[in-house]
Amino acid sequence: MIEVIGLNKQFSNNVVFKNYNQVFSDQKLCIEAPNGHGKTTLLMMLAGLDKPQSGSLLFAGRELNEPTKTVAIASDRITLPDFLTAHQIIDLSVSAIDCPWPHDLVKGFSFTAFLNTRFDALSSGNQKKCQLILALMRKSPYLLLDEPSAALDQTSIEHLLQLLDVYLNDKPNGQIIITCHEPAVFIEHGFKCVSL
Ligand SMILES: Nc1ncnc2c1ncn2[C@@H]1O[C@H](COP(=O)(O)OP(=O)(O)OP(=O)(O)O)[C@@H](O)[C@H]1O
Repeated sequence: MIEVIGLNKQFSNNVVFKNYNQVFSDQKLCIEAPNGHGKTTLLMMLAGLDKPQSGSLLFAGRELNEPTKTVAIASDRITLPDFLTAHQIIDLSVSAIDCPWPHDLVKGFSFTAFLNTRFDALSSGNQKKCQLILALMRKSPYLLLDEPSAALDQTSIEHLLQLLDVYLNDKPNGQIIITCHEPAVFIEHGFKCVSL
């Protein structure tokens, strides 16, 4: 369970969260809100990649000292070293977190042919696949996916849904939180929608 308590976040004069409180208790959740309401910003803070001005973010009742060890995120907001190839970027992550090379994910997303393409030369759908591979390979108990189906082709969306169907099987206390403007397919796969 993730609890957000008294969250305040603003970018200069733009107040995005003002004393925001929320409990995310379902294991598979889809956060819905109009553009610009702070979905990505919230995911970035939950992943420890952005800081609130004040407030608490509790995972199973406690704050995380090192969120990147238990929370994996895929988001366009995260800037990758786009002068590297996808293969090189995946290599860097594999070394950093000491996990096996994600052969099955690469094959499952039909990404093999694009491994030697520089990230900045990948199509938006293939950039999204690379982000998803980088997040999914961590096998973290908390998985945050920011608009995971955006730009993906139908076959890849179906593959993603199959992966998410079983993702939590070995993570009884885990959670998957996504943001999505077209949640119908995720609802069919057990996601519960919650407004921001
Ligand atoms: N790094 C930043 N610097 C300044 N303002 C930012 C920054 N990141 C986000 N914002 C602002 O914070 C607000 C929330 O943005 P955010 O991207 O979190 O919304 P969102 O709900 O994810 O939107 P969308 O549905 O369009 O993806 C917006 O007003 C945005 O302009």
